Amino acid sequence: MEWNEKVRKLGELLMEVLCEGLGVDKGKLKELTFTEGRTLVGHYYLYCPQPYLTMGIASHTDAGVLTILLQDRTGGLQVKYHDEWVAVKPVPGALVIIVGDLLQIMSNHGYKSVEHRVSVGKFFSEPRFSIAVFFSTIYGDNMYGPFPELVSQEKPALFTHFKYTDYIRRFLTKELDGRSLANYYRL
Ligand SMILES: O=C(O)CCC(=O)C(=O)O
Ligand SMILES: [Fe+2]
Repeated sequence: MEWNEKVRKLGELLMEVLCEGLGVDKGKLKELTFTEGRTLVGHYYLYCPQPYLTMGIASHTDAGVLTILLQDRTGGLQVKYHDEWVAVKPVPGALVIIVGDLLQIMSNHGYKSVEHRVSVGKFFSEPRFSIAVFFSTIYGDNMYGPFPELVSQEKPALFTHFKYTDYIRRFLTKELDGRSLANYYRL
């Protein structure tokens, strides 16, 4: 419960900063309920005695606005940067913040979701544990798309609007193929 409240507060602060970075009202993401639509997922990656046969989590981008991730000291999380996989080394007491596809879309590509994966097998001889909190909306029937403030003649909308439930259904039924969900909604 305490973790839930602390993560909510951190999520709210991050959203304010991200809104300021975009030049939109700092309460905008909160107003759209993105601090309330939280899902907590615990991952437990078993140690595999044949490491070359295991992965962890295949390459993907997260669908929501952002993800706050706590990883243990095992490591294995990697992000794609300029077509190369870069290790996100565990730092004691640090959290990993991941920008999701929905933020990429609403920011009209102001922020870009990050491709990431977990590669445990090759490196480690013990299980790995992580806790992710995904931030998304609680209003599935609402329409989402680029913020109108970020669309102009000079910077046209790069994505269409869509109903959130359709969007998330697409995410849950597609393979983890590394492709951002934002690609489906490009104009
Ligand atoms: O276990 C991790 O470090 C990452 C998990 C993840 O990427 C996810 O749940 O979307
Ligand atoms: Fe993820």
